[in-house]
Amino acid sequence: MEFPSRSPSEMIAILHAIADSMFTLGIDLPFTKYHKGLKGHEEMTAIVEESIRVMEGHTPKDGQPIKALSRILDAEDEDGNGIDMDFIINTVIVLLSAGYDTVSSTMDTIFHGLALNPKIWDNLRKEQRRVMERFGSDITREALDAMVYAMAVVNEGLRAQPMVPFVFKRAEKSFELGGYQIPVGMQVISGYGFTTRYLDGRWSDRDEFRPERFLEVGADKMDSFAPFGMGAHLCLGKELGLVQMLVLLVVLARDYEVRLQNPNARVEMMPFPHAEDGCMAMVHRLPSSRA
Ligand code: HEM
Repeated sequence: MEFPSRSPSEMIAILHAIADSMFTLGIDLPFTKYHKGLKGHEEMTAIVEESIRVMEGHTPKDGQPIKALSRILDAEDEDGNGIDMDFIINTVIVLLSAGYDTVSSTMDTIFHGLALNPKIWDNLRKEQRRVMERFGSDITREALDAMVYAMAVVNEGLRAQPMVPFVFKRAEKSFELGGYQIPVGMQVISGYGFTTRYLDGRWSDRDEFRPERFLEVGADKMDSFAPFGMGAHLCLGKELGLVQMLVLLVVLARDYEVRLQNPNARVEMMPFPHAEDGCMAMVHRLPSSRA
């Protein structure tokens, strides 16, 4: 199968243009982020459309894994109607956008926190040695479940800089909340990011990157910790995102160390974590792990 050829950096540039346009005023002029976001969306639509055409002409051989996209293309309701092509294209773009910047920016927060706190990296490496002694070097489900400290590091990254500060909803029925009447149809903002980062008094050291807080009783079970939202629209990619972050973190922890490239570079965390010199942290392969 020949998919449209775009390098990873070209794809990332398009996804960034789309993400950067999300919190803008919607003014469509050639120099605005909004305009660049629209162009990015057009370009992504063309790439996805072309990929779908390639997949439609492809008959999977016996035993080949069925791709998620083929399933969507073949899906029919009880009357034999397929899914509208515009809907499929937009769904693919939403999944790419929702899944890319959230995960990569949370990893930026994590690596920056680790570069500032070498002790945490040491603890991660020690845990990996214990896990490998028990399960070998393959990253299986059982091995992942045993990586309690690494999971606490991922949770701390999600807490320290929540990637989705808030989402807009509309009340489907009237209700009362904390003494306020919310009428049907009113726009409601769910501030998951704020509750995750700020709202719990037990997290008084909230500006510190301290994974240990998640090893203390039930910290990740608190309602205020909701980096993936909650309820009917809980993040669809929650499990995928968690596994991606955990696997990347522990693979690097086994053979690499993490350092700040320029300890004096200013780091801004809003709207996405970014360093003045463009580098949140550097990972270096440890001499002992080189073949
Ligand atoms: C660090 C990683 C991620 C974070 C922090 C995150 C966070 C969120 C949040 C807060 C919401 C809104 C939930 C709500 O409206 O109540 C959401 C929705 C969503 N996310 Fe994620 N997400 C992440 C990764 C992903 C990935 C990897 C994918 C897919 C590949 C994904 C796909 C979606 C989709 C499709 C929705 C809309 C769900 C719906 O409206 O029913 N997300 N995410």
